[in-house]
Amino acid sequence: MTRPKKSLNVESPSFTPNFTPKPANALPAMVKGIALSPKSAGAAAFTPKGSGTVTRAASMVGHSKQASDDFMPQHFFQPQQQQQQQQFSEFVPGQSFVPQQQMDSPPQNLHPQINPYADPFMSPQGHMSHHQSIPSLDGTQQINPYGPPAAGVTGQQFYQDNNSYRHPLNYHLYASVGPRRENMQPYQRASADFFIPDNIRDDLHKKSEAALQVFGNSTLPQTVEHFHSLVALDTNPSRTTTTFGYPSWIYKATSSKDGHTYALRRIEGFRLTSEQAIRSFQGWKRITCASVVRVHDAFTGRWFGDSSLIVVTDYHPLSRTLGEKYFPTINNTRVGKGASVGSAGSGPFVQEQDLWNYIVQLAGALKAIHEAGFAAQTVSASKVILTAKNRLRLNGCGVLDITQYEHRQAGGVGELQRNDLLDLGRLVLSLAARNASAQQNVQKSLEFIARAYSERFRACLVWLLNPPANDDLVSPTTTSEGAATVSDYNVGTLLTNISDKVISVLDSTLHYEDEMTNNLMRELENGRLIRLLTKMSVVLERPDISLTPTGTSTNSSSANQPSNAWSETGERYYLKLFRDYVFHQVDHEGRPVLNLGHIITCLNKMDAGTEEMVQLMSRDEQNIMIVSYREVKRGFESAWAEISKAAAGRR
Ligand SMILES: Nc1ncnc2c1ncn2[C@@H]1O[C@H](COP(=O)(O)OP(=O)(O)OP(=O)(O)O)[C@@H](O)[C@H]1O
Repeated sequence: MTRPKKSLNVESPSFTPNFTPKPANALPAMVKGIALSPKSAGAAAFTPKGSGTVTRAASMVGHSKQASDDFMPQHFFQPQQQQQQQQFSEFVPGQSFVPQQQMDSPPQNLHPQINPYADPFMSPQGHMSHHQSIPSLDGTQQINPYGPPAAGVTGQQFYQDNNSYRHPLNYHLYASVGPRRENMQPYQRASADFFIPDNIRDDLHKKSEAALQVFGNSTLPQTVEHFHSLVALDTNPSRTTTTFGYPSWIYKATSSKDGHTYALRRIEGFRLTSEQAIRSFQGWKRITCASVVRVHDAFTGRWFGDSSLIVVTDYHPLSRTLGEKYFPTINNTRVGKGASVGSAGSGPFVQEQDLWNYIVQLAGALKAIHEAGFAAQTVSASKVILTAKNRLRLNGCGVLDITQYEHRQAGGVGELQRNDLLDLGRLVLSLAARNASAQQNVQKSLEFIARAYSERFRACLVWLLNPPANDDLVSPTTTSEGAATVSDYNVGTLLTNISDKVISVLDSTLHYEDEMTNNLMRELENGRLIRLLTKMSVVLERPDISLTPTGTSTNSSSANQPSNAWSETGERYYLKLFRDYVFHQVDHEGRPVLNLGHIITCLNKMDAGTEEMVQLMSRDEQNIMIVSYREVKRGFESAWAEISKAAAGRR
């Protein structure tokens, strides 16, 4: 096989880049016989062995030099190494570098409109045809890794049963487990500090996995209207008819209209008698309160073999009802609405602060609903879901407005709205008394909670649990036992009287938002670093891009050969050494040094282009270069710009 003539080899005339430093000692064999000391002539040739490996001098073939201790990180130099260095004249910027003003001027051989930050992956030519094969080194065609799987090839060598293999989400692999170093200085960072906290990442992974979960052999209908991939969310398989007067089921489903996941609540056996019922329901769609599960649509049909009402709402993965959280061992469907099970004090203790938080959130939900002219009617432990820690949402809204439409027309909404407040009082009472049936003996339950909670809290519950029977006026914050007037017994009065609690909930929400923004900032930095790493990977040791601007390869067989620019004589050699310095450091015994702090610091300095100098050494320890991060950055950018230019030339 005839080797193609390279654009730059030892036979080539001297080449002086006008924008990157050209170290005399570091590029010893640019021109045959020039700048090659007798010692370095006998040096081991630099032979890259793929990415990510530190090649020991001893393992190279045909070396005249004895095995050395590999290249050392800067701070690991020992006196004997320093002695060895002194035999070589160090490469010092300013002596052999091209003049500063020349370095500062942009590379003249680059196309002026090339944007080094442009995204070449988005270019039409950047997308290789799926059916295209890549010529391999030996000239034969090899499999395109991005193409469709070829029959009998892809995957089978990795997994015995390729069809049944399922990729689990390996979120556990990211967890940084303790013990952590206690004796760190304030300026020191652990690896976990560079990423969002493990618990948040773990939580988000689990939620996205839950949202994507499907069951292949489900007996549920394939589609319901334009929804498909139904998954049952009910944790209780019994056909209870508690909340809505009909058995109700809830499913996760994907909309074929927008691809989003929704929760479908099915009211089994419901027959729609009045179109008006569905029409009046439309007002629920306009309620966009953060504490109400948003309602999207309602329709009836026979997809399940019976006549069912389907109400479409937002889906909140891995949510739990308050009943499931606080009264898990009992059938909690009527907790807060006349449950008859559970014993006093059997549930977990809930902090008063958390209970105020719940009251504020649910009062906010009721305010939005009441102002829209509706009543929630679902303030019970089975219809309030926790979508995150202490984050409540009122669920099941609007269903009773359809199923009990005629009945509702007779009575006014005001009565139902007052019932919402009473239900709120019952729900909070059951949580505070740690007893699902606390409302059956309100007096005793209030005495019980007076021991653990403040008088203010108890008085608020008293006010909620005493809806007005006449015009006796009692303020919700007064400590006397009694009821408010009809005009005062509303959610507005409640919120006014607990405004200090509303403010403290707002304050903690703002703190939480700050924390989340802070977490996002960490990922922002990681996003920048991954872009930098991507650029480096695209650039480093790339096969020769001998493309003319018109898009025709000058020599197709050279396409997979490493460019001469990366050889010891090439103008990009120091970029490769920089990669070794950042990622492939070894200690004095040749063991890899894994120091994330070093890697991130170097990448940040390179990204910022600081003037700080860095000492790079070839793997055979024959060449040492001292360059600044600024020069390294410029070298990478010009290499990137060249590749961008070649990619743009294919358009
Ligand atoms: N919008 C939703 N998104 C995600 N999960 C939900 C949603 N609504 C309810 N769930 C979950 O579905 C399960 C059943 O909810 P549901 O409202 O049917 O309660 P239930 O206890 O079965 O009450 P009922 O007997 O009245 O049906 C609960 O675990 C709840 O967290």
